[in-house]
Amino acid sequence: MAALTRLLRSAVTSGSTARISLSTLASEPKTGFPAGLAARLAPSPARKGREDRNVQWVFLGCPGVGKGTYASRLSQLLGVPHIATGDLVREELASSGPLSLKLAEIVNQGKLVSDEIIVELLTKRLSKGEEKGESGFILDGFPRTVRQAEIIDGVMDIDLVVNLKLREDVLLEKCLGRRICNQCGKNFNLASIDAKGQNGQPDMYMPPLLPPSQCMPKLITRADDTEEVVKARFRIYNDKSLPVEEFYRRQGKLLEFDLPGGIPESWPKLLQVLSLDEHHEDKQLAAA
Ligand SMILES: Nc1ncnc2c1ncn2[C@@H]1O[C@H](COP(=O)(O)OP(=O)(O)O)[C@@H](O)[C@H]1O
Repeated sequence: MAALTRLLRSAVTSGSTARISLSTLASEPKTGFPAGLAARLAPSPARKGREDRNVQWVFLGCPGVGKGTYASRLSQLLGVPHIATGDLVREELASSGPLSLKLAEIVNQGKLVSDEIIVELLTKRLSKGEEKGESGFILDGFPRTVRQAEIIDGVMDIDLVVNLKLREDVLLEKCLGRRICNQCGKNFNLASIDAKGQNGQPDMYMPPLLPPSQCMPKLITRADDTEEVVKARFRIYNDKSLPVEEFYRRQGKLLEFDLPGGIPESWPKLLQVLSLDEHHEDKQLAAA
């Protein structure tokens, strides 16, 4: 992974057009790569054969679909890091300084952070992992633009892209029900979803994911989980991130997964479509 992080870093830092400045914080429509990004993207020596490394997967899906939940469960099962670019952005936000203030403005309006900033944050995270001997990853919330997909396509092999899908009315309820414990940092969901089936689809029931009693008084809501901002994020997803689905569909890497309900129903089905159900049973037996 060393060569990979070097290449990603050179992709974002070379050339004045790609250098990070406050003016490049927000994502702007771009045509093609800036010269600094494109020029360095030669095939990477980090493209190890699939058998020499752990899985390199991507999770796509609208805000609130559960990318974090399922990516994190799979990362534990497969022994690979779960890297969520939203978490990396929030860590940066929690630090003080002009960058964090500007980032807060972008994130709180539901807009995307610029590709340069996101690739830089991801590169830093991959370098840290590399120092600790990490191999493989499950990326959550990246890539979110075709340009981001093209950047990683130039330097690393993505084996599989899991596209999680849910009805938009359910997604909205889930986003509005999200809570984080400001002490332990875990995510919960207070929404109790009982949605009538549409277009021949069955009814959908999702129980809330309630916190333990000690977390209850410490729950906070993300500033970007208000109805207005969530709807803006859905529009941005449809505009910027749906084309990413198409990018991977054309490469034959996209696995579409319609969530049938809450975690108890969806998790075993997801393991089944990923052919991981036996792996899961083996781990449970080993743990018994
Ligand atoms: N790959 C990315 N590209 C641009 N901005 C990103 C990316 N990942 C995260 N962000 C920023 O962080 C915010 C939170 O991301 P995330 O936690 O993944 O939220 P969501 O619940 O919308 O999937 C996004 O709205 C966006 O501002």
